[in-house]
Amino acid sequence: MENKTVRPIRKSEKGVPEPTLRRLPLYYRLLKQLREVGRSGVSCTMIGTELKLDATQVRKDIEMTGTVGRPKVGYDVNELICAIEKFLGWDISTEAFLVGAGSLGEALMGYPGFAECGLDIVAAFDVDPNKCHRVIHGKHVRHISKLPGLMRRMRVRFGIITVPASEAQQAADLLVEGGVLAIWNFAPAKIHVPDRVIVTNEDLYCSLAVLSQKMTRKLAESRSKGVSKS
Ligand SMILES: NC(=O)c1ccc[n+]([C@@H]2O[C@H](COP(=O)([O-])OP(=O)(O)OC[C@H]3O[C@@H](n4cnc5c(N)ncnc54)[C@H](O)[C@@H]3O)[C@@H](O)[C@H]2O)c1
Repeated sequence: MENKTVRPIRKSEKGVPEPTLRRLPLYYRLLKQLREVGRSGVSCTMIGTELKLDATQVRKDIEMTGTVGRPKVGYDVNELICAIEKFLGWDISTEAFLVGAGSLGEALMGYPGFAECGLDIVAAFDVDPNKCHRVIHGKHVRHISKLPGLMRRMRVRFGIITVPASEAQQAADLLVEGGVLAIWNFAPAKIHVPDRVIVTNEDLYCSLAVLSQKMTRKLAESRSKGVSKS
């Protein structure tokens, strides 16, 4: 893996629908599982069946990566894994700074799965003097005041926010001062950044809302079936 902190922007990524970008990691994970069990080829139908997705949608998503399957043969598993890695920029290492070395921050720092996606959290920052100067999962925790200068010096362009919601804007401002290009925000707060900065908000409430609503509907359905039977 090449060690660069800034991903090159690929022309083909422009205008890729977000749902496609969200499905590609699902294909990637499945393909890796298939490779582990020794499978060398795969079709859209098989991927679609495994992931409960429409095969045509799968083909369209995969086409976005520039990979075209062979009729009646499908795709070479290894080639498709490489194509998805390259398309998502996971084939190169991206260094990241994390702000807020609390429960979630520590968990993210210790998560080995990020290496697979090329994400490398190289340092964390916190305001708590008891946390500063500690080493967590091999990463140094520094005082937040050091962030902008160090970020510029190390040319780190990716920031992760895991501070309380009330502190999220301050964390974002310091990342912007350090020249951040992309922020992964786990705090349930809207942050305001210049247009050049990309932000993804990871909001558990939204996923939970989808799950709870589906569960409520299912329960209502089974209740009404029970009523109509009796
Ligand atoms: N813990 C979870 O499972 C979880 C899940 C989803 C989202 N979140 C969100 O992630 C954020 C962190 O949650 P947590 O449970 O890790 O909280 P936490 O209290 O354990 O950790 C927050 C850390 O941020 C530090 N901090 C506070 N203000 C700061 C500032 N201005 N600059 C730098 N560091 C600062 C604190 O000292 C602390 O170490 C919250 O916004 C929470 O809503 C948490």
